[in-house]
Amino acid sequence: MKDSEHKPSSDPYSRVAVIGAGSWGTALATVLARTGRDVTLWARHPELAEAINLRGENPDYLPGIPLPPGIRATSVIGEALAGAEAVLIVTPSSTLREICTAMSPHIPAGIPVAVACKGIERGTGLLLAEVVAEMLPGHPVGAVSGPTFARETALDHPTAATVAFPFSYADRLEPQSSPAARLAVSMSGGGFRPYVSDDLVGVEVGGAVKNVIAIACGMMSGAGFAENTRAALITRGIDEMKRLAEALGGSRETVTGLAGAGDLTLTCSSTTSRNMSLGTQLGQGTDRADCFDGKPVVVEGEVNAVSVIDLARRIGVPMPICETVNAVLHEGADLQDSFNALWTRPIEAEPRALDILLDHPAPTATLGFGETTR
Ligand SMILES: NC(=O)C1=CN([C@@H]2O[C@H](COP(=O)(O)OP(=O)(O)OC[C@H]3O[C@@H](n4cnc5c(N)ncnc54)[C@H](OP(=O)(O)O)[C@@H]3O)[C@@H](O)[C@H]2O)C=CC1
Ligand SMILES: O=C(CO)COP(=O)(O)O
Repeated sequence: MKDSEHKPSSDPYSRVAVIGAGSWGTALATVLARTGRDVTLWARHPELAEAINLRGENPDYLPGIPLPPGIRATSVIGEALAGAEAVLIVTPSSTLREICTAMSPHIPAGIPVAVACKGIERGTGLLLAEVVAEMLPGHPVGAVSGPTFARETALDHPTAATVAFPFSYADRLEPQSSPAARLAVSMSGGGFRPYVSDDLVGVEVGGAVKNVIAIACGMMSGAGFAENTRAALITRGIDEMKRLAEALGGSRETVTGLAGAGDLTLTCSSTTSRNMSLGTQLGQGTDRADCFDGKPVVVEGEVNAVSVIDLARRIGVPMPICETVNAVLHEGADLQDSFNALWTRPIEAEPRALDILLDHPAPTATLGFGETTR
């Protein structure tokens, strides 16, 4: 046999299953199909799968955006996974275990699985890829994450994201054949530009924490504050991400990349973000039940404020902005009192790594909530 016959493949995956036909699952299916992949898209309800196949668009989640040929929707998970060479899971983070259980009897052995949802599992404190690795042993597990609003991605606006898998010894010898590189190549085309990373922890921490910080930005914006406040929250939010990533074995550099600072900037800058938007409505004084006109909307930062804070407390990582958001959302704390307390903490050094706490009485200023600040 010739040497070349032993070489692991570096070809793009020809057939990919996307599990979850919400806006982001549909957008990712669009990216993959546009670049020539055969895509099966799993929708929970048969009516939606039928509508997608019949109309060539997802009328519930991305109405008005024609889907490229090459996408076939199904509500039968075994059908979606049959023959798949790679799988993307794109359901809300809270449903991940349940989805893995449903996938387990049907997923071909050794097939790489990437999570494209963002969060940390409540209760266990596991990163989502760790949940998948536990539920689907024997599969390479990674993540796709970055600053990627679904609608813009589906419309092929220039968009960049990170594809992260831990690199095995074999992957280091043949990086082109690693699951990260093959999936990146499989998604690359049109306006979609993937980058490859082996720091899965850094990538996942960025995606989980940025949603919580975006709620903080929204709260302050809704309460009448403007650009200075947002820039401060984004910057200090990056610091919180760095500390958590590093404590979990990830790299601080990853946090300054697309899946950290990039996604945080996007999410904190636009009311297209559901997280920012929830914060804004709460900052304006809307009751939680009346936000989004009372409609159920996936707001990962709301669910994940609890899991981020549980994990951070357990491993001793200070995350004061996330603590504030969690206190307001889940512990009945008053929004204005909580942000006053956040802003008047004792003065610290920047960067926090210096661990200097000035021996100076905490400032006593009261933030001007309700005043016209724009
Ligand atoms: N939208 C975006 O721009 C981006 C989203 N993400 C992430 O993608 C993930 C999915 O979000 P997104 O697509 O936006 O959500 P959407 O609100 O667009 O859609 C929600 C999806 O979740 C499904 N769903 C709800 N409950 C369950 C359940 N119990 N079991 C299985 N499926 C369920 C819905 O199915 P059904 O229709 O049957 O209710 C639907 O497919 C989130 O983690 C989000 O943070 C990441 C990057 C960008
Ligand atoms: O993750 C996202 C963009 O990268 C989507 O953000 P929202 O869930 O806040 O809408």
